[in-house]
Amino acid sequence: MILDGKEIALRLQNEIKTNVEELKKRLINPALAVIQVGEEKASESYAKNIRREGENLGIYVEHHKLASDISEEELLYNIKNLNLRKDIHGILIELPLPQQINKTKVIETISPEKDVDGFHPINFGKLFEGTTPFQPATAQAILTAIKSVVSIEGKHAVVIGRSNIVGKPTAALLLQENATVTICHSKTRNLKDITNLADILVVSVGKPKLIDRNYVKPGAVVIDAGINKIDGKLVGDVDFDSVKAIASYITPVPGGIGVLTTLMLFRNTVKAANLQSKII
Ligand SMILES: Nc1nc(=O)c2c([nH]1)NC[C@@H]1CN(c3ccc(C(=O)N[C@@H](CCC(=O)O)C(=O)O)cc3)C=[N+]21
Repeated sequence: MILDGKEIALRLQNEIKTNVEELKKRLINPALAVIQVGEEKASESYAKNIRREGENLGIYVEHHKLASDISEEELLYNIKNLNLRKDIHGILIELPLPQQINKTKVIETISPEKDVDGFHPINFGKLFEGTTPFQPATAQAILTAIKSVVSIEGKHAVVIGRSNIVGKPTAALLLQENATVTICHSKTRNLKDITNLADILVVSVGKPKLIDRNYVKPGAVVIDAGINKIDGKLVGDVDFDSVKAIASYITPVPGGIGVLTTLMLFRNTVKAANLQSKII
């Protein structure tokens, strides 16, 4: 069966809209700044969806689109400026960043209170501790999609991809939900043997059609978190038609994890606005 992100999205949109109304009654306008450097495809897609969804939810989105040859110094200056602004509650820096920029330094410059991606080392550490206020959006989206169809406790979850954006945080959340977690990556041997043990298979590597039915145990839940563009069309990492026949559930691209990711980002933004407006 197809695990439709748009259905879960409706519930989340209502929940967020209620929280936004409550904030606005207290004269707080929740606001997110998105910094995009260059025009990488997946980042472009995310920025587009963030702007559209921000309008729908009544959350202010300030899109800073910067040239790919920007200096590190200038980028850091922009971030520090956003850190100081009381009217901005969340800051998202689209990754990847160009060569000349030190990604670690950039992420460490974001104020942890505004780090709605949850990538600052303080929040990333707390993620593994189970205490972060900002769980990374894609990982939250993946967990929510899985929980909408199966229970996680005791299941074998295999995550393909070990990025800081998706693979690692997703593995952390699955572990927290008492799954047995295996993380696979480009150096993994006998990938197929491992993925065939998975009750839950999460794929996030950026390779179209990497996973076909030969990698999937019959009845498994397959989550495709890949965002690739082929001939101007958005596709995931899973060969959808091949896997659909054997999986119990599979998320489509587009219309799956991406849709939910954007909403989780706004949920974190609302949370940031609430935390920043607390007086005691
Ligand atoms: N700091 C950072 N955090 C991220 O989470 C992050 C990032 N950088 N860089 C780029 C990737 C990519 N990503 C997407 C999320 C949602 C959609 C999305 O909403 N996609 C829609 C379709 C949009 C369309 O049609 O263009 C869908 O899948 O249905 C796309 C891409 C988050 N990323």
